[in-house]
Amino acid sequence: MILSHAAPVFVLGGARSGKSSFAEKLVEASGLPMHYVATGRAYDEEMRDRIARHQAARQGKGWTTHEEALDLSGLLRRLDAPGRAILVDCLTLWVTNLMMEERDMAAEFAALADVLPDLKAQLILVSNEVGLGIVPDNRMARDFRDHAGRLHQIVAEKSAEVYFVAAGLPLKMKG
Ligand SMILES: Nc1nc2c(ncn2[C@@H]2O[C@H](COP(=O)(O)OP(=O)(O)OP(=O)(O)O)[C@@H](O)[C@H]2O)c(=O)[nH]1
Repeated sequence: MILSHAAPVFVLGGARSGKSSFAEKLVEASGLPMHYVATGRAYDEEMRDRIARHQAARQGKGWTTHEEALDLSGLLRRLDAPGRAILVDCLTLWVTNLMMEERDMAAEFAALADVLPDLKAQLILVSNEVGLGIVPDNRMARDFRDHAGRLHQIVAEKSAEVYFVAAGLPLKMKG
């Protein structure tokens, strides 16, 4: 699949589903200048290792990396330009960061929903589908799952194409 229009592409999948590499390949095949927006924070050794592996995989391919844990909408507005590809990896880590800071989730999601139709850049948003298992037994995990599910519906509605990736295989759900 070659990116052909500016409306967002949304890539959902489980942990280690191959969603990030599918999204990166989409962007790399586009031939556009590539911007990677990382929402992850290196809060422990394991995450530092994961981030280092992702950075090594992007090394030398022409990516520019931006790290933003909270103000995703603001960063997208600042980075936006026609003829540029922006990959956001991933929305669920952004949700985690917002919850940790006790932000108003509905307001943050509304701000993102507002910015998406305005963007001139080709945007690819990656997120983790966390809602398929049994109901988590703690309140915070249930809230997280519900916030992620609500955000995914908002983003899918604003996206031109939506993919679900499982076992490295992308299934087109919209577009
Ligand atoms: N801070 C920061 N985070 C990064 C960078 N590169 C990648 N990440 C984060 O690493 C996260 C992905 O890590 P993984 O857990 O290994 O990937 P995954 O999404 O579970 O695996 P797949 O489904 O196979 O893509 C992304 O959500 C990014 O936010 C970077 O340069 N800086």
